[in-house]
Amino acid sequence: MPSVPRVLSIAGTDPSGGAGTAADLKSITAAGGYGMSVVTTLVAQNTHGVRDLHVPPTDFLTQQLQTVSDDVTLDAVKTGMLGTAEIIATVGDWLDTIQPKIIVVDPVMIATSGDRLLQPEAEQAMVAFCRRATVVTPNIDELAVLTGQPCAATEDEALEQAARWSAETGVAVIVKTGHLDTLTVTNTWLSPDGIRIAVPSTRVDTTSTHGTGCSLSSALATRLGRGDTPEAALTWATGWLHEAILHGAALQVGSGHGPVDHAHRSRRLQAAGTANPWLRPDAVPRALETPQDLGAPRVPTPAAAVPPAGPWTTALWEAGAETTSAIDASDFVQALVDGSLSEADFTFYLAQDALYLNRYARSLAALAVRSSSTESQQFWSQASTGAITEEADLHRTWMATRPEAARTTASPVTSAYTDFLLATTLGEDRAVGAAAVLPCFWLYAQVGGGIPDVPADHPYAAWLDTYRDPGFVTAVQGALDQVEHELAGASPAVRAAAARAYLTACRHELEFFEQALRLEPEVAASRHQAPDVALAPALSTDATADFAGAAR
Ligand SMILES: Nc1ncnc2c1ncn2[C@@H]1O[C@H](COP(=O)(O)OP(=O)(O)OP(=O)(O)O)[C@@H](O)[C@H]1O
Ligand SMILES: Cc1ncc(CO)c(N)n1
Repeated sequence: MPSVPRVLSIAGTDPSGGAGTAADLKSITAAGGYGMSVVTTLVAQNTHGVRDLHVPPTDFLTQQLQTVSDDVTLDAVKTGMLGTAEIIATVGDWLDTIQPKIIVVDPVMIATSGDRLLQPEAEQAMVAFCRRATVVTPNIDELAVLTGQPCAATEDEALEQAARWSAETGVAVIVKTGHLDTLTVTNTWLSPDGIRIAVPSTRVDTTSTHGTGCSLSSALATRLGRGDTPEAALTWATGWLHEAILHGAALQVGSGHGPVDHAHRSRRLQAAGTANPWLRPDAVPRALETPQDLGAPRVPTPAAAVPPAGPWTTALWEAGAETTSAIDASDFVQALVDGSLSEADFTFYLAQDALYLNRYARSLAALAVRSSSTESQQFWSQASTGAITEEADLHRTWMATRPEAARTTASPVTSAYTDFLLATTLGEDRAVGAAAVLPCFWLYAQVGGGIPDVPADHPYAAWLDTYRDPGFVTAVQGALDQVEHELAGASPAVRAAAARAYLTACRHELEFFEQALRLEPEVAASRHQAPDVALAPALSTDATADFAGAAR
């Protein structure tokens, strides 16, 4: 287990839980830290704005700070709303005695709602206070106050302001473009020595942005406190916050600028880590006399991009609707289809998919070996060849320029899926094997056809085009014909086993897509380090060998 950094937030409160101390504690927890909280100001606020402020005596603030630091070693301190010049001086003096390794200062001045959280006469005190920081996280307006410049209208202007201030003060700055009207929101770490680390993320069209600044700086402080590099820390914090913003509206908290869902990532990971069986005991009866025996769909059935080939494949499509819809709704798939998926996540996915294709092609070859007609043998052998030639072409092209990412081994999710396919196609009745490989055809045509037109500048156009290609659609129809035929001729018990195999494979597909979003930070962080350092001792060259083998 990684060590848990002890992180103190010094900030104002938000009783509606989206910003201030509440956001800080939730963010520190989400980022893997132990959160502590010293309150500077009590704020009567909700998602609409601030109603009133109450500033407790400064003596009591000093007592809070000293009580914590007398007892606990602090790996990082994050400051938020300080409110008055007196509070700034008090916290400043305390920091000067404690000298924590990491100090992240969010120079809170004005809330998203437009309410003032720092007395105007305290602005210069805040500017001076920032010089103590390891890194400051101003928004565009706060950056202008900090640097004494007019508010930047573009990212370049903001970067220039920050670079000059950083060089002068020796303090790193995060330039956040959340407030600018840009399609991509970029957080850039600027070091005094001129190093820039830009971490882009896609803008979410939402009003749930209350407390985003507090959350980003707290998560950043936590990751730095745990020993992450600036790049790893900012990448983690930006990606985590993006997910929190994306799912904020679903919380239905308040009717103004709602909070982000700080816990979304941990809830998703918890759900992914469950040991619950994928299929309900009653999902498939013991025997299927007719397609109707699979039962009525439990959820609305999405329209199939490639229609079923007959009553059996229709029944399978309906039975798999829950998982097919979950794939459509998956953050990974949506980002892949709309092009906003990060290159690192796509590359991880594609490297795993290359390993997958190798074993999948062997499963298709197994079906060819076991087929009972020439036509069926031809179909499965051609499909097998297609998987390691045309389909894998895409992988070879993409991975050729990313050799360090290609040097990987199969993940647990990839292994579980390919082991299942090989075991089913080699060891079960042929109809069961055919049903098991069907989702790999059918669901890919579904995702590939996810948008009506692929824009020319779509970063993953080549991927989408592979699965929208008429040649691939013909292969999907072929697989559907095979499964329809196999099921029609199978015994009721074998049909039931085939339906279970199909539904299990659908779930493997969902897991396979989503696995990139489950990467442990250590792995995610290593993608940003020099490849020979991160990859040489720990990982084998299995995939490289596969790529070479597939190219022959
Ligand atoms: N609409 C959005 N879509 C995606 N990310 C966003 C969006 N709004 C904010 N963010 C993320 O949140 C971070 C902080 O946002 P912002 O720049 O608005 O900070 P702030 O003004 O200090 O926040 P606040 O005062 O609301 O706490 C951004 O750098 C970005 O990572
Ligand atoms: C207490 C507090 N700190 C920071 C912000 C900025 O969002 C807020 N709204 N409230």
